[in-house]
Amino acid sequence: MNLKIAIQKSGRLNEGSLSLLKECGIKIENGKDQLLTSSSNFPLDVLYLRNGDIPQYLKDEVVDVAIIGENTLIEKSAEDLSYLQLGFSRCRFSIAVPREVNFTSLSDLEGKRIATSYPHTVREFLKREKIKAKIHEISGSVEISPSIGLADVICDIVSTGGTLFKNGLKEVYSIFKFEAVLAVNPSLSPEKKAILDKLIFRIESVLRAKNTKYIMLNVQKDNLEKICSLLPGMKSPTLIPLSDPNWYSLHSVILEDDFWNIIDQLKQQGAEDILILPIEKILG
Ligand SMILES: Nc1ncnc2c1ncn2[C@@H]1O[C@H](COP(=O)(O)OP(=O)(O)OP(=O)(O)O)[C@@H](O)[C@H]1O
Ligand SMILES: O=P(O)(O)OC[C@H]1O[C@H](OP(=O)(O)OP(=O)(O)O)[C@H](O)[C@@H]1O
Ligand SMILES: [Mg+2]
Repeated sequence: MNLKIAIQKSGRLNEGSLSLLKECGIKIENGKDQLLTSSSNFPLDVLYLRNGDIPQYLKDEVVDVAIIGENTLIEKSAEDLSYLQLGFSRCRFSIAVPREVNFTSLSDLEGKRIATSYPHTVREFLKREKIKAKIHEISGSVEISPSIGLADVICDIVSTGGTLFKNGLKEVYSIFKFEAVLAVNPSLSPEKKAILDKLIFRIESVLRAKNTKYIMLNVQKDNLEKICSLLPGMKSPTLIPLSDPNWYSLHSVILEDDFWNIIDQLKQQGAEDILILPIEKILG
């Protein structure tokens, strides 16, 4: 028996989804126009679908898991499904107005026409904020709607802000932050649950490694203690004596963000020849 995973057929999530599965060591033939394939080395069937259809397939148990944007789950009222954040396709769901418009607070939305591809999400937001506005649903190119007189305001996905800028708009309020997630159908058989656990173990190993670096540096005996306290590692740092009895090579792992915070302290405390290397997987 295979676990059925839905991924986007084409579009912004397709590449990230396929490369995550590849990094998990799962081989998939991605024949063009072949909408259902099986992995040759993992019990997984891959269904290539349109994003908007995936939440319903999850609810109907046609697929067991899916790689999808949180925004689509919320829009299709499927946010109750449990999910694991995957760390790619990060974006905001934001309100934007023409650059020359003075927008000071959410109450400025009162009575306005809002263009969006996410009408349910916007409606829920307006309800929560007790704002009355008219929602105009369009399926794409939302940023064009103010300039053609279709709407006063838009509500859409923003990442770099480039599309807003090119269309004379400015982001004035961010409602949500979203990213790609692995959404899971809650009623899996024990056999499928066992496959899912293996898949999640692999995904978590890949994600943990992405944010973590392997650090190697040389340090003199007298400075060892201070350097070790800066680099506690997974258990404790590895120490390898160099042929010069006064020197050691210290190896450890470190979160990339932490590294940039402590680099100056490492140098001050006498760390030399610092090497930072990528880690492919961290098996928990
Ligand atoms: N500019 C962006 N930056 C980062 N992530 C984005 C961006 N735009 C969209 N996304 C994320 O990628 C997902 C897929 O977007 P895409 O535009 O490829 O497909 P779609 O139009 O939502 O769906 P369909 O598969 O039905 O065509 C979105 O649901 C969102 O989670
Ligand atoms: O802030 P940016 O980096 O410019 O990205 C934002 C744009 O990306 C998405 O559209 P997409 O390109 O996916 O087009 P679509 O409307 O055809 O889905 C989104 O709907 C915005 O238009
Ligand atoms: Mg899009």
